[in-house]
Amino acid sequence: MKWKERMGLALSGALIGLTLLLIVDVHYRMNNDGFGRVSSGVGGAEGGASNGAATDNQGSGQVGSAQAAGAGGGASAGTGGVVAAAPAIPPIGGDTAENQYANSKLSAAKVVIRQHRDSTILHDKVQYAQPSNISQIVNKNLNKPKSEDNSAANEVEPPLDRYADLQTMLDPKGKGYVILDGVERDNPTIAELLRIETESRPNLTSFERFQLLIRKQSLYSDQDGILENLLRSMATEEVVHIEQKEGGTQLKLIMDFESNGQAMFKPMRFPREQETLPNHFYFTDFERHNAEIAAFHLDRVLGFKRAPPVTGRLLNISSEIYPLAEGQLLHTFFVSPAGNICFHGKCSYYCDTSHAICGNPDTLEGSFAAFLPPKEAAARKVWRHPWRRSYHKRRKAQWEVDGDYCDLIRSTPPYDRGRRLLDVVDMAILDFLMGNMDRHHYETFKMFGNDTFLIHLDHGRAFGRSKHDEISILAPLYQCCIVRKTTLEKLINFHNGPDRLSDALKKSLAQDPLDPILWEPHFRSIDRRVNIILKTVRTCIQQRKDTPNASGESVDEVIIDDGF
Ligand SMILES: Nc1ncnc2c1ncn2[C@@H]1O[C@H](COP(=O)(O)OP(=O)(O)OP(=O)(O)O)[C@@H](O)[C@H]1O
Ligand SMILES: [Mn+2]
Repeated sequence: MKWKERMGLALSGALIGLTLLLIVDVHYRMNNDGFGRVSSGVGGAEGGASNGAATDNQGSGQVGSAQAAGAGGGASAGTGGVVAAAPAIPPIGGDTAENQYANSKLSAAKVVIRQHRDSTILHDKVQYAQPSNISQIVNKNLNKPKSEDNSAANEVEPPLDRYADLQTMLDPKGKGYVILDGVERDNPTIAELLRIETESRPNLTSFERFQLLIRKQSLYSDQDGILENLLRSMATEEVVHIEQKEGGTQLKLIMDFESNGQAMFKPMRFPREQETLPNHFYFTDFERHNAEIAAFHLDRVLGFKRAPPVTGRLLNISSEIYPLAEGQLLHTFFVSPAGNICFHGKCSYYCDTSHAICGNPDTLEGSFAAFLPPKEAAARKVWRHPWRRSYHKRRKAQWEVDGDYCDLIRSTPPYDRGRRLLDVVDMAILDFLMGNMDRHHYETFKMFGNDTFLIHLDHGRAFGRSKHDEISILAPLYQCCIVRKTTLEKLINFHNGPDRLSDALKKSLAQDPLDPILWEPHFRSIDRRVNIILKTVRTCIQQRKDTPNASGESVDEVIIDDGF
C-alpha cells in the first residue's frame, strides 16, 4: 500500500471513530435529559387527556396525566419516564470497592426520587379525583378558566401609589374641583315635615325614633345613639309575628317585634365561603344574609348612611319561627333526612324542597334589616336605575353599547342638576366595592323631593366573587367622569392608610352578633377595588386633559363639591 493510501485510510478511520464517538455522546446526552422528556411526555398526555374529554375540569385533566405517566398507553413515554430518570445520575466508573459503595448510594437516591415522584402523582390523583366537600368543587371550578378571572387577585401588588396628583386637586389651593351651586342643602327630618314632636317623647321605641328622624340628606346620623339602640333591639327583642314578604324573587320574612318594630329577615342559605356559582347570572344568584349585613356596614364606614341598619341574629326555627308561621309558609316546614328543621316558603326563585332553608338542627342565622316608615306615612318613589342591567341572558342594556350614554342621562331630569347624578356614582362605587350587579331600581322618599339621598336597598347579591372585579359596575363613574369630592377624599384616605377600608369595615363588622360576617378574601378585594376606583378617576382627568378643545375648567369638572 502506498504511503498516501495508508494516510487516507488512517484519516477515514479516525473520522469514522470520531463520528461514532459523537453518536454515543449525543445518545448519552439525550438519555440524560430523561426528566425533561418525562415531563414533556406527561404534558402531552395531560393535553391529550383534557382535550379528549373537553368537558372535564382541570382536576380530572391532572388525573388523566397521572394515569398516563403511571401506567397508561403512553407506557414508553410515561413509564419510561420514571425509569429514564435513572441516567440523570450517571454511575461512577471503575469497579473499585469505593466506587461500588458510591454507586449503591446513588441507586438508593434514584429509588427515593422515583418514590417521591410516584407519591406526588398519587397525591395529585387523590386530591383531584375525590374532592371531599362542596367548597373544594366550587373553588376548583372557580379557579379553572383563568381567562374569566380578571387576574387582579393574582397580581403582585405594585409599589403603593399615594395619588398625590388627586390629593393636590382636592386641596382648596389646588383648585382641582368644581363647587356646585344651587343645591338644596336643607336637612329636615320626617318628623319635622309631618309635624310630629319627638324631643318631649322619651317613650318612643328605637324603631319609631329611627323612622321619624330619617333626614332629607341621610337615613340616620351617628351622634344620638339611635342606631346602636335600634341594632340591639333587632338582635334581642322577641319576635311576635311572622309574615312572608310579598313581591321580590327570594324568600323574605317580615318580623314583628314586641315593641311593634318591624324588620326584614333574610335567612342564611350557605356558608360564608360559598361564592356565586360560575354559571349563575347576577339575577339568578342566591341571596346572602351576610351580604346584607356587610353592605350596611360598608355604606356606614364610607359615611354615606343611606342603607337601612342591618344586624345578624341567630334564631331557633322550632321555638321562634315555626310557632308563628301561618298559611302557606306553615305548610312548607319539614324535617330533613339529616334531622334538621327546614322550610322553604313560597316565592318565584328557590322556594322548593331542594332549596330549603335548614337549621342546624334548628338554629338558623339571618339578617334583620330595620323597616323604613310605612308608605302611608312616608311614601317612596321607585326609580328605574339608568345603568340597570338587562336581566336577560342574551341581551345587553343601552349603556353597555352606547359610548355617549351619559350625555343622554345628564341632560335628563333629575340627573341634570343637584346631587342626583353624584349619588348614582356613589352608589356605583359602593356596588363596585362589594361586587353588587343587582341594582335594577332605587328608591327615594317622596316628601323630600328630588334633592334627597338615594336609599341603598337590597344587597343580598353582593360579596359573591372575591377574586373578580366587575369593572362595568363603575360605568356611571367612567362614562360620566364625575365623582363627589368627599367620596374621593375618603377613598384616598383609606387607600393611603394606616386604616384601610378593609380595616375600618372589619372593625365595624366586629360589632355584629354574628361576627365574622365576611369570608376573609373579600377584605382583600375591597382594598384592591379602592385602588381601581382611584385609577379610574385619574384616567378620567387625563382624558379631559387630552381632549383637544379642553379648557382648564373642563379638567376640573371631574371632581365636584356639592356640599355633601
Ligand atoms: N328595610 C326595608 N324596609 C321597608 N321596605 C323594604 C326594606 N327593604 C326592602 N324593602 C322593600 O321590599 C322590596 C324587596 O326587597 P329586596 O329588594 O331586598 O328583596 P329581593 O328579593 O331582592 O327583591 P327583588 O328580587 O325584587 O330584587 C324592596 O324593593 C323594597 O321596596
Ligand atoms: Mn334583589
